[in-house]
Amino acid sequence: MQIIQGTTEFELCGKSAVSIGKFDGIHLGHQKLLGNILEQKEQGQKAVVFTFDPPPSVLFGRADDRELMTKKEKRMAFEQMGIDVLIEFPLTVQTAATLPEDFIEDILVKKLHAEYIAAGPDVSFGDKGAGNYMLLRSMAGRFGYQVEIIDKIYFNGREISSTYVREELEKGNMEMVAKLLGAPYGISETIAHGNSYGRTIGMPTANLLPSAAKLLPPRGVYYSEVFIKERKYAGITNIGYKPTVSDNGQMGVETFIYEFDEDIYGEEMTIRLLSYKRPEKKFDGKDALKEQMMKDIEEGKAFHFGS
Ligand SMILES: Cc1cc2nc3c(=O)[nH]c(=O)nc-3n(C[C@H](O)[C@H](O)[C@H](O)COP(=O)(O)O)c2cc1C
Ligand SMILES: Nc1ncnc2c1ncn2[C@@H]1O[C@H](COP(=O)(O)OP(=O)(O)O)[C@@H](O)[C@H]1O
Repeated sequence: MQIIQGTTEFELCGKSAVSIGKFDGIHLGHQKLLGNILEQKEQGQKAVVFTFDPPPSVLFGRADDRELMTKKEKRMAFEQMGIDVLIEFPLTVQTAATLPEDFIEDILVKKLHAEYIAAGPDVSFGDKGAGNYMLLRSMAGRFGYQVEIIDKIYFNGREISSTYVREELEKGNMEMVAKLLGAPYGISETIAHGNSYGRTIGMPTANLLPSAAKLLPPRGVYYSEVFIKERKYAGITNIGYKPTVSDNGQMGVETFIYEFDEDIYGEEMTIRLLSYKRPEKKFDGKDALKEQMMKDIEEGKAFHFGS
């Protein structure tokens, strides 16, 4: 996958099928949109995802800048789906002020050679976000591209959106999050060193230190699945500050991996959170913590492998 970032000066070779959006979480609605542009590859078009970096809501301070997926996680997901080109278009006060008509002509037509554009009914681009699907349609004849406006998908009577996913994530409802995303909530990072206490009690935990931009569910223990070097394992994960043993307040994600015994410091790891078990607690000393962790790990065994 080609990634175009940090520049507004680019031009693709060949024709493209483009989808514009923020794609936070890449939920089922996003996947439907992306499926449409991926289908166009059979017609010889490149599948192109156009995103703004940072998103307009962040540039204009209307939203917090934490996201369901980090930039790195989105790149990995687009690559896996078969997207050919990802554009992380630098959004500044200047580029955001591009007239919507100029955005279509200069970017979609001249730089991307768009022949097909798929968007949701709420697509928005150009100065004050005034560019919408009607404008895309009205200029289609003149520039010879086709526009497809993709209907929203509903779950339990509510439109699937990043906001819906965030709300369920904040409740720790990982089963629901997985339904909206089409897969469990993932966290991908490099494995870091911790205090090396875990292994002394027979429960080593691989530590991830997610960026402050990554949205996390409530502090607590979760049953999880783990991906390291293309292999999948069962795991149990604690998300939080480890208040029993640490007072630095640093948010961490640490996972005991079942039936595993390797040194994996520095490796890339993805964990997916399947189900919330209990809140993180400050125990009265390490013995009480150890006892609870052993119980958690036993119960996790039953969750993953049956009892
Ligand atoms: C299943 C599980 C549950 C945990 N629950 C808690 C908890 O409730 N409170 C807490 O302070 N730490 C909790 N931890 C984190 C432990 O404190 C941590 O794994 C241990 O101190 C080892 O840390 P290290 O990787 O830095 O050596 C939990 C860890 C695991 C794997
Ligand atoms: N079953 C396992 N689950 C998690 N990590 C394991 C496991 N077996 C070996 N390891 C290794 O042990 C490390 C964690 O040990 P731990 O004592 O908790 O140290 P640290 O505090 O540095 O994370 C992991 O990063 C990994 O390299």
